[in-house]
Amino acid sequence: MDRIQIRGGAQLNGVIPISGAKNAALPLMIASLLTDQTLTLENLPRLADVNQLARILGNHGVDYSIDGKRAREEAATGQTAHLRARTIVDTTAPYELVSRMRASFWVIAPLLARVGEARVSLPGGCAIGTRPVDLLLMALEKLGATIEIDAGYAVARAPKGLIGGEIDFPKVTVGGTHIALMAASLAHGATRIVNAAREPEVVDVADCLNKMGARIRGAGTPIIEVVGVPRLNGANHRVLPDRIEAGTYATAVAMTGGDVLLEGVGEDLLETAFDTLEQAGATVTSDNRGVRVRRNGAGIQAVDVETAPFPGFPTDLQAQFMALMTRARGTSRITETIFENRFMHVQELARLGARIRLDGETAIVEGVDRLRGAQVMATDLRASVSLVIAGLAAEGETTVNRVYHLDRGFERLEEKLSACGADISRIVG
Ligand SMILES: CC(=O)N[C@H]1[C@@H](OP(=O)(O)OP(=O)(O)OC[C@H]2O[C@@H](n3ccc(=O)[nH]c3=O)[C@H](O)[C@@H]2O)O[C@H](CO)[C@@H](O)[C@@H]1O
Ligand SMILES: C=C(OP(=O)(O)O)C(=O)O
Repeated sequence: MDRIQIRGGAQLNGVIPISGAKNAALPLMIASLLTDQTLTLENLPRLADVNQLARILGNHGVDYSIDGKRAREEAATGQTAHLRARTIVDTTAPYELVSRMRASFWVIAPLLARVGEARVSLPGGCAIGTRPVDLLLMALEKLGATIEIDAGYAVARAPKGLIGGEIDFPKVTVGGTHIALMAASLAHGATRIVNAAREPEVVDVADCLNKMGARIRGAGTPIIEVVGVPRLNGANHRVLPDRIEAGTYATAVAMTGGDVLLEGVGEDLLETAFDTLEQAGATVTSDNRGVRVRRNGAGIQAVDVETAPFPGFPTDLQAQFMALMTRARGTSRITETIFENRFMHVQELARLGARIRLDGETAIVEGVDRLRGAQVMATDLRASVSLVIAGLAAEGETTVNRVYHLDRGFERLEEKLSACGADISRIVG
């Protein structure tokens, strides 16, 4: 298993190109199941999750091909993939595939909408919480599907097609909003999605569906209206930049000090997180090339944060921000309101000398003068990268084990950081 080795202490200076967003790429790829024509996705990140989803979609009948590009060109522009599901050859998404990646459960919506049935393994819990799918199934039922749970599978049927309706989510759910959009796009009649997720990735999916011929209005607001159409076409769509990747590197710069341009991302994608980093002592400015993050001289200030759906502080940056707060002057309170168990990084940060106490859904982080390198490992994606951020500021050597979590969501992480001066490398093994 690969490991990442870091020798802490270097500042970060330079340019980091921001890749396409994992959390937009995955639902966009799944949307290819809605049409028998080709969906072309540009700026697709090169990630383990993207490869795994391509395999899952292949099982349903999607032909998946990637344009050959030179490595340098691909690093700058991402991959271009063509996805075509001429026919759906299998409506079952088996346990072995779905259990490895939660978002693959979302295939249930386009399969149901296009061919009237789907049998998809329940994804189960994961390291950050139980993550039920009750609201996703509720949304499909509101559009006329019947759902039963059989031997660990959600079996959804709508033999006469889905029918538009009102889906009122009692809680904001990103996945629920994605699948409601996909299902409603091919339903008979109009659908209103109330308390919809407003995440930029939802807007990106809605934009792509509209290019495919869907009639969606209001994405990015709490109420989305969809008028169903009989069929969707192919389209060409560029995946939006990864705001979580950008926020992660911004936090790393706040941690080490230095001056980095996050190329290709806009401040609007991440206002709350950038504001929070400014309160912590970083300077954030933007121009037409991207967002520039600097911290010179001044120490890190303690700031309290509470995660919330967009436009609030993202749960996917909570671990990284906690790593930053381990070196702050004073005590910060970090409250996780989205996932009940997203504190797996706490005990690992402690190995590096962090002082963190848990009180229910709040972590109380008492800043320390120094962290010291150690062997660490994490059980989820963002927790792993929080350990990289801590390692960049720790004295001596830090080894992050179980790098496959990082490879799910960060493209060429060690290359991007070492190009800015970090002493970081991958040990393949
Ligand atoms: C691939 C992808 O885009 N993943 C993101 C997506 O996950 P995902 O779409 O799985 O997260 P949701 O927004 O659905 O989850 C939000 C909350 O709703 C709960 N819930 C959700 C569905 C349901 O049927 N019942 C239910 O109770 C969840 O347990 C959680 O407490 O949004 C999360 C919240 O921003 C991010 O952390 C993930 O990175
Ligand atoms: C939790 C995440 O992803 P997923 O929903 O795919 O597990 C994430 O991207 O931080």
